[in-house]
Amino acid sequence: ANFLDQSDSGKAPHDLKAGYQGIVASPVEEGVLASLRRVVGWTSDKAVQAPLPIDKLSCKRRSHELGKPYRPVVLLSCGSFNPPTVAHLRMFELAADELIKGGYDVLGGYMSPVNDAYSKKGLAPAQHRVEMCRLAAQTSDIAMVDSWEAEQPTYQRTLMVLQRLEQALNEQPSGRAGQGQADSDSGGTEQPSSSPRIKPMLLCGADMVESLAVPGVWKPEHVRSILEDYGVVCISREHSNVSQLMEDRVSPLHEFSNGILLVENPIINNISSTVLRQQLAQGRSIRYLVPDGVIEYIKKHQVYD
Ligand SMILES: Nc1ncnc2c1ncn2[C@@H]1O[C@H](COP(=O)(O)OP(=O)(O)OP(=O)(O)O)[C@@H](O)[C@H]1O
Ligand SMILES: NC(=O)c1ccc[n+]([C@@H]2O[C@H](COP(=O)(O)O)[C@@H](O)[C@H]2O)c1
Repeated sequence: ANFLDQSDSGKAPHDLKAGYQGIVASPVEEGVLASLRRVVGWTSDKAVQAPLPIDKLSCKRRSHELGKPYRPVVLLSCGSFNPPTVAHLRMFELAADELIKGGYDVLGGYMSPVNDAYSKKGLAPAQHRVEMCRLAAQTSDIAMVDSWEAEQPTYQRTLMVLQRLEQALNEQPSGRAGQGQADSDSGGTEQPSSSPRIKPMLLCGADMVESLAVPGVWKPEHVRSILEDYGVVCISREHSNVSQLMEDRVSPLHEFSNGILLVENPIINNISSTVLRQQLAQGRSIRYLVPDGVIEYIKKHQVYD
């Protein structure tokens, strides 16, 4: 079965925001509400704590859908965001539409700018990229910024970022990522004291999904965990063909293809941060390709001068 078919347990909160306003919630609803009220970082000796913004997290499920399995997800987009573009923001819209169609409730999403230690050529300092993402996210109803990855003293692999987010949203990671049980394990039996796990899913462009199959770029056990324990929402991109890789029996994406949700972007675009930086270097306009607030920030702080 495709991961869209997996049935999670639990009943839906009517509206998490309503919950905050004091409407009486069932024990299951209370569990989700309690998870979201906690703004926590991952407690580890080495980790720098970074509060997780939760202001946009909300349950959009309507009362007529109650009774169906409740599958709350949060999207995580990892990348350079150098600078963030409207294409990055569109990914959240496209993914949310597709997941909602598949019966998921998309509570919200996060952009996680990569740590400076990633040392990609031309990478602006994380402090600027985090700030630019915050300005870009102001234009989104879904996206927020998780600065945990950027604030760590060392580079963090994407699986760690997913695990940390899961930890911050729930009590402990599920599946092979932690000691808890996978969210599909309770077979639909309602357990009054437990709440549905909020599942982070990795939101990527097709080029990033293709890189999962490139030997040496990702640890094989990380690819497995990302696809099996979390799942990837893949937005189509020019020059990428993920479905071909999923069909190719020798590709690692074949074995775990159930963990990939392909989303066709009907308005395909070739916006990339690299091309926008090139435009800036030539003194050209990037207006309408990047939110205005980000353009002002770039000018004010001479980020790419
Ligand atoms: N136009 C686009 N269509 C689909 N996915 C995109 C698009 N632009 C970026 N992405 C995706 O957004 C995520 C973060 O992108 P990131 O900032 O690292 O890359 P990028 O825009 O390709 O930047 P760069 O050009 O600097 O490599 C990645 O998963 C990438 O595939
Ligand atoms: N092994 C890994 O976890 C791994 C490998 C390659 C890229 N990534 C992530 O992919 C994102 C995009 O990277 P690129 O900009 O290099 O395509 C970054 O957030 C980076 O951390 C992770």
